[in-house]
Amino acid sequence: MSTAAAKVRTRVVATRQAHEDIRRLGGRTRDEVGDFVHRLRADRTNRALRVTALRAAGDNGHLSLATLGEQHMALLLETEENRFTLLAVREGVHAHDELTRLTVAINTVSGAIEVVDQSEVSANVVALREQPDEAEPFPDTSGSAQDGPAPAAADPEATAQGADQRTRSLRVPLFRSHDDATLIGLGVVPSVLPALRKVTTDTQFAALLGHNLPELTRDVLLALHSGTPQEDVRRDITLQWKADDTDSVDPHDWARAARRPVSQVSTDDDAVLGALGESFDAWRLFLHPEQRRLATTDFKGSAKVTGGPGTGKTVVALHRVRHLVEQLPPGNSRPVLLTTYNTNLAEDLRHRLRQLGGEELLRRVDIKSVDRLAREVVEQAPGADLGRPLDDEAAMALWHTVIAETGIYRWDADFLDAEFKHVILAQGCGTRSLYLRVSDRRGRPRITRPERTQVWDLVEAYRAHLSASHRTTYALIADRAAGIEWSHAARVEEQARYKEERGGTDLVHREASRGMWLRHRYRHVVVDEAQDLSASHWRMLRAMVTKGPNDIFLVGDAHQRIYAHHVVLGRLGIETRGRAARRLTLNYRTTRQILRSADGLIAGEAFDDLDDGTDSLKGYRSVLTGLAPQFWRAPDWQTEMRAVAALIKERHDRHGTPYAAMAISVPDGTAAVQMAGTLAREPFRIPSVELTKDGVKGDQDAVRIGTMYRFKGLEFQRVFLAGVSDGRIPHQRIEQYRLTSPDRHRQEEQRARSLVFVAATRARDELVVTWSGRPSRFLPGDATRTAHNAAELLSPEGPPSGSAAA
Ligand SMILES: Nc1ncnc2c1ncn2[C@@H]1O[C@H](COP(=O)(O)OP(=O)(O)OP(=O)(O)O)[C@@H](O)[C@H]1O
Repeated sequence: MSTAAAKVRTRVVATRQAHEDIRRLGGRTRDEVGDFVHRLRADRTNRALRVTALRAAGDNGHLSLATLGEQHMALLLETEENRFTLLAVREGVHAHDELTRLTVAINTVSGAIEVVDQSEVSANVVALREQPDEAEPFPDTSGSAQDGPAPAAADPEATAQGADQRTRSLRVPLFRSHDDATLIGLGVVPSVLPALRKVTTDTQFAALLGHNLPELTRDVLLALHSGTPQEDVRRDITLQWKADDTDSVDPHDWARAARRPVSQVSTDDDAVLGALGESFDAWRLFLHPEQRRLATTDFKGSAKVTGGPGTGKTVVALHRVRHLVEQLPPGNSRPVLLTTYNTNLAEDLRHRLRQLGGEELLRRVDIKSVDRLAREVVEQAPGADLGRPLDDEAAMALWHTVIAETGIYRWDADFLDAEFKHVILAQGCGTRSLYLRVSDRRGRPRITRPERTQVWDLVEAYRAHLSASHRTTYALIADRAAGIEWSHAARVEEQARYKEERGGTDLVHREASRGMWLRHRYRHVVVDEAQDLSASHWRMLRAMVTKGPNDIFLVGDAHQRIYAHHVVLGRLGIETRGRAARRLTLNYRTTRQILRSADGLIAGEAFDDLDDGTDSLKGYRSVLTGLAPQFWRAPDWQTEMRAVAALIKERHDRHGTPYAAMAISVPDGTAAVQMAGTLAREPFRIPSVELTKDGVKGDQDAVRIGTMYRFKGLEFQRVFLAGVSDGRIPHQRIEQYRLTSPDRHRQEEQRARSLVFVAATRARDELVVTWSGRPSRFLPGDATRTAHNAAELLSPEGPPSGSAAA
């Protein structure tokens, strides 16, 4: 450091738009920006940095241009105390001109610093002015879900009508009913308005959104375009973005704007370098204001975050963990538990938490699946004699044995297993008489008292088999763990009372005599995929943490429930009322087109909010746009599998998609083996790996294949849902209940729909749905009409036009 100025710590942060620039430019951009940021922080007076002043910004800021390496330039804002904000990055010979003409302003709603290239945006929109909409990227919600490849044979009359409508729409600005003041008041950046006023077609609107616009502008415009009333947009979007630190944003105070979380994103500028250095995931730095609030708010007790797929619930949970750890006194223990449904997801959480806060953060957090946690609790208990747990298949086989031995054929294994888990264990029915009296059968079909007597006999036989063979099940382990933790919690509370009464005398002695520390296991518990935890899991978690501020923070989505555990958290001692129960609605993963098809899968079903209330996907939206899902029909399963292989090979060879970024869901284990075989054979020779409960072994570049259950919580660039045929999805066995047990039929149907919904919403860029024979009745009505013929894919001429990936 050569001067006094250089001794003041230089802070460099980047806006979301600058990050998006870097992501879009790809290649060497990241390295050049990273190198520049590094050198700027080390010594801002270094002349080799090639920073030139551009103009003043408001009362207390300066804009400069910086040359980065050989090919890039950046626009920088400098404010007091040596703080630099990276606003935009451009590449190539026009970089200087492009950056100089950017409009830079403080958004008067959010207080964020935003940039727009007015002339580029206008030029692109005007260029499309006289062209009619061909792709219809924003069909109305009642229309076809298909806006990708056109169906093979179009109806000439319909086409003529469509063209006519489109020609008419050319002359009418899409946003004519919203005046400038209203749009600005809702948060739209003013500099985009001249271009917006020229938008008369959906294609132009899509082109406008193709620019790296500020997130708030994009969100407001999409909502208005889809017909959301202004008041709803104001309430659901604008208010969420309102600057926290003031009632009215001063558009000249650039120093303050640069300090706001919405502008500078992370409070730690190392994070900027970290993000540039490693994988480039925006979620580590940029939280939506609502996500940020949830991650950092102090709650009086527990808090619950619900929201559709891809709304960043896991991201919030991870940031929450970091926030909780930051509040801890120094130490070496792990007082924060981060838990989820299975090992695979727990590993994913560990990986993402490491990305967020490195090993230092991981050191204070216990990360494991609920079943592993339950097992450890039981194993550590004095006199534990656990028995080896049966896997799900073996547990089911045991029910078959019990049915055959008792000769009671009235109930099938699925029913008995569910009754045992979701009623008997969930309600803590230790005796026949308790079971006979249970009134809360949420999510379960009704059965009479004599029928329950019969079920109880079967359950007793099942348990007898388990103990005779010294085996157990995961559900029983969780139940036992909950019991152990409850008695432990009772002792902790008893001690606390004693301490209060006696003022602490004799306490050390009492603790020592019990041979254990009398305190709760954790200070904070954070739960992901909450919708699939059982009542026993919740009882265990409730007892593991001291009741009080920020004790349990859970995120989940009943629309994605696939294990049929319907719990009412309030009745399990986890109260999340008022502001402690929040919903996220903005999807960051899936394009609008895919989302719309996926939503159709569960439309009309009723869902709970993990409590006594109901939940819906109201307001659920995505700011990403792309191709509509593709549908492929095949005459038989063999052709279907080969068609999937051909599509995957094409995506890999022509579009450069790594195999590991693609996943195929299949209806069952047998289909998984068959699919892997087809992929491996000539002419495809595609590597694949099975998605198991524990994830995939190794990190080889191989296509992931698994049943829909295995897709939970994950995401892939391209998802192929194979075998979506009548009788396979939903499985035809549920038809037997249609007349005999309508309740059960409805529940099985809902679960099957949720399963497809989960699998479909794992797709980031592309969703391909295939079937053989008749399509599943879950698919939209027009799937058959718009489907491509899979057999054509395998013809020597190659795939028909329109099958190409994005
Ligand atoms: N604020 C954000 N900015 C950018 N990307 C985000 C943001 N929040 C979430 N994402 C991205 O959105 C995707 C979905 O996030 P996440 O997995 O947290 O969602 P989720 O609600 O837990 O999803 P699901 O319920 O479907 O498992 C991820 O790719 C994540 O990186």
